[in-house]
Amino acid sequence: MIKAPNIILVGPMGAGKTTIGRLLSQSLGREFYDSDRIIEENAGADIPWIFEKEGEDGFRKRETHALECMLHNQESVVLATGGGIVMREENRELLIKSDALVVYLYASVSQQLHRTSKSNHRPLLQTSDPRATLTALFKVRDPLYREVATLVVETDSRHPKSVANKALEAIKRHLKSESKTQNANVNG
Ligand SMILES: Nc1ncnc2c1ncn2[C@@H]1O[C@H](COP(=O)(O)OP(=O)(O)OP(=O)(O)O)[C@@H](O)[C@H]1O
Ligand SMILES: O=C(O)C1=C[C@@H](O)[C@@H](O)[C@H](O)C1
Ligand SMILES: [Mg+2]
Repeated sequence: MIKAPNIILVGPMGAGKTTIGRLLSQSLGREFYDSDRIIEENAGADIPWIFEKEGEDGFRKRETHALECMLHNQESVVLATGGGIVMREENRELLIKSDALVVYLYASVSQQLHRTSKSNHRPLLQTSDPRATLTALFKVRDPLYREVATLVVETDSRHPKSVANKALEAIKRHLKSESKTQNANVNG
């Protein structure tokens, strides 16, 4: 039997990857994973601790390992990634070469700022000017999210449930059009 593709969510901090990923997994009846949680479980420590002791580079190595493990998983899952997963070329290649359906959850910098302001668990945002940090990260990362994405879903001014429904519709449409193309190829 052909395995349904993994669904992998990418996008900036505060785009809602964890929130929307969980909702999508419930709708699809699939297991939900979050690379940030996998990294924390494997390390037995939280992300701020990993950044402090191993630096961002140490964290990124752990992130690549978590992504590789998830892509080798036998079951079809929904995976929320960390906002910086696209920073390593190795990760981008893994995402592009996999048969996963990669969804870029787009959020404006203002929304990212608003949604991340209640938590101090993101080491990269512990700066004097988080808006400037998010703006600089977005400039570098937005083209990289687009490079790996199969679909882009806008999340501004939308309730999480509405974003999840919109993503689900886009995923179903994409899978339907892909299966039509495959049938056309098989039938000549
Ligand atoms: N569409 C939305 N509308 C309003 N609030 C949202 C929406 N999506 C997520 N949120 C809220 O924004 C916050 C951040 O969301 P979440 O943790 O899912 O982001 P993330 O993309 O996983 O970030 P990170 O890259 O840091 O893991 C949460 O408090 C969540 O409830
Ligand atoms: O955008 C980023 O680089 C990060 C996002 C979070 O999900 C975590 O992966 C970590 O805080 C780094
Ligand atoms: Mg998250």
